[in-house]
Amino acid sequence: MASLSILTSASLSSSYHLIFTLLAFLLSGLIFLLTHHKSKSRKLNLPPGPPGWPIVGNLFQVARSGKPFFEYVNELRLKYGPIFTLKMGTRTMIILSDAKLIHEALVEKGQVYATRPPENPTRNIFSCNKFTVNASVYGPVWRSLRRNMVQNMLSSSRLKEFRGVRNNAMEKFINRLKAEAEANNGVVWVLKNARFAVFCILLAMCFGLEMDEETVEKMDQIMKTVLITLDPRIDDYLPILSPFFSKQRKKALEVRKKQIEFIVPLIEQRKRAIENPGSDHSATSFSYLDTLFDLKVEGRKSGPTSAELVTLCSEFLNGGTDTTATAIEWGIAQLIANPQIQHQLFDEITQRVGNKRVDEKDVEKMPYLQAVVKELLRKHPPTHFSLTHAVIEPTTLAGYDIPMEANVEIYLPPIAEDPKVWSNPEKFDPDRFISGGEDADMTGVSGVRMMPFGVGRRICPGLGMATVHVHLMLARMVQEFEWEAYPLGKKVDFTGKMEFTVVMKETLRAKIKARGEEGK
Ligand code: HEM
Repeated sequence: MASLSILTSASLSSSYHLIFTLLAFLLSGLIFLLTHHKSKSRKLNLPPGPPGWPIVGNLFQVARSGKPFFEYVNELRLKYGPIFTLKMGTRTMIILSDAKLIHEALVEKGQVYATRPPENPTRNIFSCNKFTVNASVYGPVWRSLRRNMVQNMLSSSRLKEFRGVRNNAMEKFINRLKAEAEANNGVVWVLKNARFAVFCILLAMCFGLEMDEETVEKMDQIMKTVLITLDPRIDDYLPILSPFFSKQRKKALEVRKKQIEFIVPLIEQRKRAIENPGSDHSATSFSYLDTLFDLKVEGRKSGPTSAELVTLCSEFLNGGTDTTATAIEWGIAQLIANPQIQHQLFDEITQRVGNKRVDEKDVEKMPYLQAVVKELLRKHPPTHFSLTHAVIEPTTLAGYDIPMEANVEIYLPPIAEDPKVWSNPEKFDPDRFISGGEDADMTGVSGVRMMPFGVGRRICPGLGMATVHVHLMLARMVQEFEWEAYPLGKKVDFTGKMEFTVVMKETLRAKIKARGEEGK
C-alpha cells in the first residue's frame, strides 16, 4: 500500500529478475561471502532445523530461481513454514505468513513492530528523508502525519464531505466506459479506467482543485515514472555496488525535480485560492493540502516545506490509486467468471435502489454487495506483502530472535486461504459471509483472518475510504453494464503479476452491454 511508493516490499517485482540475473552471476562470489559472513556473526537463537537453517534463501538464489519474488517466497513457505529468513545481500528479511504469529507481532506486541527499516537512498529522495506516514519511523513525525491524515481526511465524517467529488468521478467513469465501448465494439479495459476514476477522486481531495483531463493525465504519468524509479535495484541489497549506479541516481534526481516542478504550482494555486476566497472557480471547499499548510509536527518548529508537501500529496495519491483499481479489476474478473454472482448482485441493486443511480448511502442496505467486496478482498488482496515492518528493540517471535536491523515482511495471501480458518478457501463465494456465517473482520483486533489492509498500529488508514470506493465503483459498474469475457466465452485467467500491486497477468479486457433504462 505503501511507500510513495507505498508498497515497499510488494514492489519487489518480477522486473528486477532481469537486472538480478545479469548481475547476480557476476557477483555470486561476493554475495556468497557477504551471506556467510553475516549469518555466522548474527548468532540467531533458533531451534534446530534443516540444513542451511535459519537462512533459507539469499539474493543469488532468488535471482537464479527466475521466479517472481512472491512465487519464490510461497515455495519457501510451503517448505519451511510460517516464519523463515532470507539473506538478501546485506539485508535480513524475516518472512511471516501465519495469522497467529502476525497477530502476536502486529497486534499483541504492536508497538514493538510498529517501525520501518532504513530506506535506500533513492527512496529517501522521494520520501524527503521519511517524511511520510508510510515511511516514517515509529515516533513523533509518524504520529503527527498519521493523526492529521486520519482525523482531517479519512474519518467517516470527513469522508462524507467528499460525496459530491465521488459522484462526479463516477459519472465521468461511466461515460468513459460508454465512450470506449462505443468506439471498440463494446470492449473496454478495466484496470486503466478504474485507475483513472480513483485517481480523479484522490486528486480532487488532495489539491482541492478541479483539473482538466490533460493535467490529470500528466500527473498520472509523473506518478508512474516515480514508481518505476523506485523499483528495487541490486544496489539496494548490496550498497557496496552503489558507485556503479550513479547514472540511475542522477535519473532519480531528475524525476524528483520534474515531480516538484509539476506539483508545486498546483500547491501555490491552492494557497492563492485559500487566501483569496472566490477568486478561483476551480477551487473546491476543502482539501488535504489545506490540512498540511498549517500542520504542526511534534518536535519541529516550522510546517512542511514545499518539497515535503509534494511528497505528502504524492503519498495520498499513490496509497489509494493502484490498490483500489487493482481490487476492481479482480472483482470484475470474478463477476465475469461467475455470472450467477453478477446476476444476484444486479438483482440486489435493482431491488434496493429501483430506477435511481446507486449512491454510497445505499450500500448499507446491500448485504450481497458487501459480501462480494469482502470476498474480493479476501481472495485477491491487492498487495501480497504488507509494507515492511521493523522492531524498535530486539525481540523474539515463536522462539526466533528478531533483531532490530531485520526487515519483517508479512506475506498476506496464505492467511486468507488457510483451510483451518476458511471453508473451501479456493472458491470465490460471497455467500460464505451471508448463509455460511463466516466472519471478515479486517482490523485483526480480535484475531487475524484476512488482512488486505495490514493490522495493528500501521494498519492502512485508508481502509474506510478504500472500501467506500470499491463498493461504489462495483455497484455502479454492474448497475450500468452487463460484464462478459472478451473474446466472448473465453475463460478468465486468474494468474497474478506483481507490479506496484498484484494485478492480473493478462490485463482484463471485458465486453460490456448497457443494461437499458429499466435497469437503472
Ligand atoms: C483497496 C485499497 C487499499 C489497500 C488494499 C491498502 C493496503 C495497505 C497495506 C497492506 C498497508 C500496509 C500496512 C502495514 O504496514 O502493515 C497500507 C498502508 C498505508 N495505506 Fe493503504 N491500502 C489501500 C488504500 C489506501 C488509501 C485510499 C489510502 C489513502 C489515501 C491509503 C494510505 C495508506 C498509508 C498512508 C499507509 C501507511 C500507514 C502507516 O505506515 O502508518 N491506502 N495500505
